[in-house]
Amino acid sequence: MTTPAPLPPKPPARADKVSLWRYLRLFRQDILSAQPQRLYRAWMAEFRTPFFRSYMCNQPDLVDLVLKQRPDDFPKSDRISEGLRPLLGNSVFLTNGETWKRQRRIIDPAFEGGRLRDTFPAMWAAGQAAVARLNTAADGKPVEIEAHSSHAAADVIFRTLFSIPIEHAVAAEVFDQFREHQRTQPVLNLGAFVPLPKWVPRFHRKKTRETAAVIRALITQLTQDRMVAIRAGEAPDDLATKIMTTLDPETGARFDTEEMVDQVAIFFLAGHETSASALAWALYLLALHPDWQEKVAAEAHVLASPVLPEFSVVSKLRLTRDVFREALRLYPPVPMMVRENRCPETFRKRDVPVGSQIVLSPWHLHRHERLWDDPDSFDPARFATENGKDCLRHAYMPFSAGQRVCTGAGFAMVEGTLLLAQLVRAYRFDLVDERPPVPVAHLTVRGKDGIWLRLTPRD
Ligand code: HEM
Repeated sequence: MTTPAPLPPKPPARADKVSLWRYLRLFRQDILSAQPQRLYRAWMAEFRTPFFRSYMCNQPDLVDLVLKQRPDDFPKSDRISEGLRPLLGNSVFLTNGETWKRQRRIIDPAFEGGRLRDTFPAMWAAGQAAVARLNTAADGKPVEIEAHSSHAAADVIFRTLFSIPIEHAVAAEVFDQFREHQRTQPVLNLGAFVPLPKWVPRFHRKKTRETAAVIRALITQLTQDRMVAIRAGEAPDDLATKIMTTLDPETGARFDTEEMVDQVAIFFLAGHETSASALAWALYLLALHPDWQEKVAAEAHVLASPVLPEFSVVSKLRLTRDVFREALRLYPPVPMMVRENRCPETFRKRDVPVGSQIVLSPWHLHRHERLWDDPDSFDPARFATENGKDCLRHAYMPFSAGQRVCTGAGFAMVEGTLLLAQLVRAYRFDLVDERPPVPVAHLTVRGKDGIWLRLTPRD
């Protein structure tokens, strides 16, 4: 008899009924384990408090309504900016309405399919650098892999955006300061999920504002230098140059330095934490399923050429892509998103008053027991089944959906697939049995005490 494959770790659920204060306390620790088990089966859940009402929507057509059919009626809540504004200013992640639309018109062309091909050499170089960095750690002793995936993802962002590696003095300083910033801000989106009245003390800290100022000063330096290079006709053809030279097709205006700094900050924050989390979980899942790891290693032989491969090589990494997709399903880096309704709504025969919190949860949707076959198990082959294909269309949104879909979705899929293949081609990844990861969500879904693996060279 064969033993069933182990299920990947899932956070414990809280008791069904708890007081508001207990909920807030649990929420501060981790938004995943603060939720009850029933949300994995519910189509909608209402949460009433004296201060606000929130509605988690898991029913695919409700999610569709909010994100795709009438997104302008469900803007991002201003409360999201509670903790983010000092760092992100007026970035595309926080804005709404006409400002947001103008920003997307300038940013989106830089991430279109054709441009992805241009960023490929920089991604490849970042992957090779990650393989080289891990060499000293590949001695069979436990390694905390999130720290490495974070380093690699930050390297990808700096190389593709500004054509500089993470070793560059300013890039390295931004990376360090970001880590410090996140340490001072334990629950980034608390304000967005739990809109407390004004008299409740906020969790803002002086240190958060200070690190945000340092990061913005560093990014301003990079942006100003680039502006000078663009004027001199000496700028490299990377994402920063593309974005800074794109005119809004409707107004003819460009980003000024300050608005560009806001966008660079969000590219770094949204593009590095998320990709790092997904890559670390994908490596963990492959350690848990050595059969899949061997398949990925075999597929990665297409990367064997000593010279830089063509961009088209990514399309040959289909199985690796499905592994990465499955990692994004089980551990969506952005586990929940919040919107606010502008108009009175009726959801599932219940009145939803104006200004309620509409919570969309990739975490619950991706593990929904009434939608997915065997939702908690790791099975990249599911995407070839009828259920998998159907759920990909209606119950899978690691990058959100609709007009506010992640700008970097295509970029992140290429990056994740490529780096996963490069790493697994070079090393074997094994579990550290004594240190199984416990998923928790702060800014992104991470291992509570990191994600520990043992690495050994394959050759
Ligand atoms: C695996 C990697 C990634 C995941 C899972 C991810 C996920 C998401 C999600 C769920 C959102 C929507 C958030 C919301 O509406 O509240 C988002 C927005 C965004 N992401 Fe990503 N992201 C990833 C990588 C990237 C990368 C690499 C970049 C850029 C280089 C990026 C840039 C952005 C930006 C600018 C937004 C704001 C879009 C808007 O509001 O119009 N992301 N991302």
